[in-house]
Amino acid sequence: MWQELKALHDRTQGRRIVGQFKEDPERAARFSAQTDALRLDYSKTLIDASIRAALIALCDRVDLAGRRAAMFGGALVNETEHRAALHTALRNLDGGPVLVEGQDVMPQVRSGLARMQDFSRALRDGTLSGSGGAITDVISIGIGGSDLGPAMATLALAPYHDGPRLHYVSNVDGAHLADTLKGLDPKTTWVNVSSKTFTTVETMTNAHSARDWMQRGGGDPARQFSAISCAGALAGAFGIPPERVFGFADWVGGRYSIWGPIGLPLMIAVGPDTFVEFLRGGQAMDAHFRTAAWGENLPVLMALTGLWHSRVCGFPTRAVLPYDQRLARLPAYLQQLEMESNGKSVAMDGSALEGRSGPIVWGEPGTNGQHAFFQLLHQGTDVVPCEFLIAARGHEPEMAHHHRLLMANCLAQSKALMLGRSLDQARAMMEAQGMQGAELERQARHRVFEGNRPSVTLSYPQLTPFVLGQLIALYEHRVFVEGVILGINSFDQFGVELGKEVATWLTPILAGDETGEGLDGSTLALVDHLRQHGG
Ligand SMILES: O=P(O)(O)OC[C@H]1O[C@](O)(CO)[C@@H](O)[C@@H]1O
Repeated sequence: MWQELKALHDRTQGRRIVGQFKEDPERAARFSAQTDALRLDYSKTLIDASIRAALIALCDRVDLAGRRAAMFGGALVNETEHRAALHTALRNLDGGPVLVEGQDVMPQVRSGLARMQDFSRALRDGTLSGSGGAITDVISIGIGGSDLGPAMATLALAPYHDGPRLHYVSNVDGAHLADTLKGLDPKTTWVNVSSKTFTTVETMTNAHSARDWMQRGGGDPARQFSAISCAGALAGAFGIPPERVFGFADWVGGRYSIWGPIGLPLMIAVGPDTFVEFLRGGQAMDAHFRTAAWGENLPVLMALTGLWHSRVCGFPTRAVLPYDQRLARLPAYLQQLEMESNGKSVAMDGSALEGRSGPIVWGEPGTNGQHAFFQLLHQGTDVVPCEFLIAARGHEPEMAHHHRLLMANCLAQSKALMLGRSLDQARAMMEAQGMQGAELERQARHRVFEGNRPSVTLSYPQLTPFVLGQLIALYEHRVFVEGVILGINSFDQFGVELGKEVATWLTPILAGDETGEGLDGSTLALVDHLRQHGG
């Protein structure tokens, strides 16, 4: 299936991205696509019309249309766990019924959303209060998919906050909770525990410690706690009554769960109406993904460009570079979405995956990254395809000049990565500075930029709730398309289990309750060292 693309790749040897713009003045338009809110430019890559056609042919080879219909239609596409993957139903605001094993799930989705709206209104208007009066702060405890989405989106939508202050605690490192609690009043703080299973050790440890803190400080955990979980009975056993437990079905995967109850902390921060705008953005992207031709379809084009770079060109990583400070947590969010979904070496049918799985995703907001790792992006020996994100305007009209600088830097980086600087140009620069001979040659070589480094750019008018919804749904569908083409089940995550099991049996050894008999030498020595220096 990849032979033709490998052959096309061989034919790109020696070709320059920048040269393609000279050959085809319409290239930027021909190699971009858009929705009503997002524009994707993938023209700064070596993808040409025949490569694109071969990539698009992959979609039909793997029956992407059939798989897409199966996912939206509630089929058990998560075959290893025998579950549907129906996060799209959570944003199906104006759509028809969605059947899972013959049952329409939409009434349940609608009543779940209505409960979230009622609850968040009550918390925001003071109907629900703490022992010390109206709630000023909400701590949401969760980890992975029960944290990254809402934490990322809460930061992204900061200009829309008009509710209590939101704080997220995820790490089992007591420092995370301790630093968050500093300065908070236990009598006016609400604690929400988000855990699909209600057994995740990090979340439960933090939840118990937060409850102790509240009790010690005169707060009332019996009225100031809520839970978001599929395991209502466990939340009840923790002491949270059913009217404050928000459940959801097992067809919502953790990393796809921001659209439903797991998004409740975001709804508390920005209000139910703004949250619905966010859902509408996701819904608009679903409609685009379902109807746009492959060559105009943003999630498909993002997936195909990604597969071209990772699977065909062999670039092992991809940098996500939001030139948008409020998307600072997007790379971390995408690390879970993409790497937990597609970081696998076994295909859906149990056979060994041929070739590379999904790439390593990393990144930081611009312009900060420029002053850190962009050196490697421009001159390192590994090529790292870059994904730039930029808004046409910020939320601070009085600082429009900041935004112009931000945009200039974003566009400058993708252009510089593509253009590079030749040895002759570097020599001329050194000569102009009065340098000569061997020293000129040596200095010039350090200033050469190979260029021809690919990037794509996503641009949008402004980071609004609707745009954010489109963006997140775009990435979800991109992961789905990549997974289908690679033959991976993007909806399970068995790779996280082994480490958890080992941690469970190391904990009593570190506490001194069990001996380390049978441990490997390295782990045993580390245990000894930590115990020797521990309290
Ligand atoms: O919501 P839970 O059950 O606490 O799980 C949290 C996270 O842990 C994981 O299972 C990975 O460790 C994720 O898939 C999930 O989002």
